[in-house]
Amino acid sequence: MGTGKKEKSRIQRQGKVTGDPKVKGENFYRSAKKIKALNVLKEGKAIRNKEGKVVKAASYQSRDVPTAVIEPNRRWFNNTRVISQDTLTSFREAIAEKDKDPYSVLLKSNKLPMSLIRDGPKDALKKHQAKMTIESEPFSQTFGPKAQRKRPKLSFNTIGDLTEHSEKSMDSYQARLEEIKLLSGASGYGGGLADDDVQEEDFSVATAKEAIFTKGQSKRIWNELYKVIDSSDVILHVIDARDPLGTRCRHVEKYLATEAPHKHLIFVLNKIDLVPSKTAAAWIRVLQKDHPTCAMRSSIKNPFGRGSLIDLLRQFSILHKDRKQISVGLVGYPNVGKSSIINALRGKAVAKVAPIPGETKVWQYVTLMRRIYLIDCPGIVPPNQNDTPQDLLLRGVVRVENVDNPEQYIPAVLNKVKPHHMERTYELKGWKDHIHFLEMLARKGGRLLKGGEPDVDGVAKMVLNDFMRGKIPWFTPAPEKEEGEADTMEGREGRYGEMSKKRKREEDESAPATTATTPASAGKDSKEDDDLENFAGFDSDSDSEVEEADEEKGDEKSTAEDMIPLDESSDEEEEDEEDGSDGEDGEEGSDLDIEGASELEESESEAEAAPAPPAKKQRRGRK
Ligand SMILES: Nc1nc2c(ncn2[C@@H]2O[C@H](COP(=O)(O)OP(=O)(O)OP(=O)(O)O)[C@@H](O)[C@H]2O)c(=O)[nH]1
Repeated sequence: MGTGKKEKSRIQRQGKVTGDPKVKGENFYRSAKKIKALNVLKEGKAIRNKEGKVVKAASYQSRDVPTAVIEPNRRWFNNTRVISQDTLTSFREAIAEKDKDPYSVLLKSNKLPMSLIRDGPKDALKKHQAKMTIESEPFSQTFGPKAQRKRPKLSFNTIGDLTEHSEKSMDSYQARLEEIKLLSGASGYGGGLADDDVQEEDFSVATAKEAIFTKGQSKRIWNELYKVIDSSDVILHVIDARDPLGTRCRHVEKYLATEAPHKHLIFVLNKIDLVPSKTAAAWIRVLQKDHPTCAMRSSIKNPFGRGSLIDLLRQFSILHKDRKQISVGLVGYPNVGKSSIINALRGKAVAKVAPIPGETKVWQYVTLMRRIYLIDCPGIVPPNQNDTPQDLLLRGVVRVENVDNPEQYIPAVLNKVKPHHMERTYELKGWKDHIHFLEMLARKGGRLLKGGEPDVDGVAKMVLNDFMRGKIPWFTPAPEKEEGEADTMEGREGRYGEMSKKRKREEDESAPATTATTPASAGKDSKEDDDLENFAGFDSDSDSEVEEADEEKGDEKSTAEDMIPLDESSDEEEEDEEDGSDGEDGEEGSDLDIEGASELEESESEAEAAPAPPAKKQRRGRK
């Protein structure tokens, strides 16, 4: 409150204020800064002597730390844990075991001391040693003017040791290459490659490949893959049952293990109708050591493994209850049947399917049910120096019509396919070599060029197409069974890849009374192991059905319209979908307890009988 002119004009304006002039709600206390300034004034100045030197500093100038005692509090020690070495070891082993088991999921792993398993004691020691090396040789001693460079630590003391080591590593590299070749079926049925051939291949230097053999390796395709991986919670890695090792992308597996270990990877062994049950079972056994494996036959009308896969995805969606929805990405080599699996799961043609590789160009979203979205990815081919054009072609990565001199790949086809299957498919006999075979086939089919010359190129392309599309029976035999392994797909309580009950029954009826009913033993009375004639799936019906699906692609104009953006799925539809497959039993556990839920196969048959999801308003897919 003042006096003067200003106050008068204020009183005129606001009227006379009586009592406390402080306005409510306004901060009229002194600030800390102001208090400090006032204290400086209040506590006086420094005392100086005659010369003007400070004899006693003012309190605000003092540098003495005031004596204070911090009150001890037992909460300081609350987070400390003491654990004995034995307990730590057993804890580490228990978690490592769980972590390794592909059929169990570690929830909230970021709350567990995962570094205890990931960096084992040996890694920790190595890290420590590396650190110590730097510490024991500081920069100044190593590079500075006073450098006392220590002798480098070499694993070899003499040049002889180095030579011996490089020879040894070359030997082991060759052995590994040979093993891979054998496993990927290069030895084939037609007598296998001659030893010289194998040797030649091993020592061959990688040459530049034709442009068409780099399909699926472009930056654009890999960007699509990483987009799919980034957006997915569950990755379905689709593998062709005829060549599981060839179509397995270890690069993707490694990437997921290192960069995104929280994403769930599942193998889907597709096209099992094209291999004998025994072989499919054996491959499932091999694959499920690393990740959960499902077997599929992707057909819209008569799928196999659909119910199991849907149930598995439901379990994952329950596992991630906190999310609004989970996305499931399908990745794998071109033409392995990713889009066909989406169609089989949806029960109608929503994604474009074609018997040629590279049909899917960009990633696309499809709604499976309200809480589960599927993402189709273009086929990818991990670049590998050891993959020859022939390997890539036979894996179905390349469009046959673009291949030059297709007849050069026919020996490899004849090598992979049993001669009697070739004879039976083309009703031909007694060819001397691949050119003779092609000429005989051209003459038989009347495929002649001008002047009556057989159209070897055209026929070779036809044979290659037949090989890839499953008209010629072939498959890669599974590695030998290890001792103590179950002989059936029921290795894990018959969960994944188990034969449908209907098919089992059919086999039971057709088999002699003594024949076991399991898929693997279904072929036990056969004379030759892994013979295609002994499996139920390879019949003309199954082929024609898949072809029918191929033919349907002509009617699939609605493909793009069937892609639904994330926020467009209606609740109504979801309810219908949920009712559609009756797999509720397996959903109770919060984690993926594969061993405990034996209802998958039952729910599969129920899911098979379920009506296809109703048509709904569809929009252009998210790209
Ligand atoms: N016999 C058989 N054929 C199948 C199966 N699944 C897919 N196919 C056929 O395999 C071919 C390729 O199928 P797609 O679904 O187009 O394969 P994709 O992996 O999406 O191929 P890209 O578009 O190149 O990535 C088609 O001719 C399908 O009919 C199956 O389970 N059994």
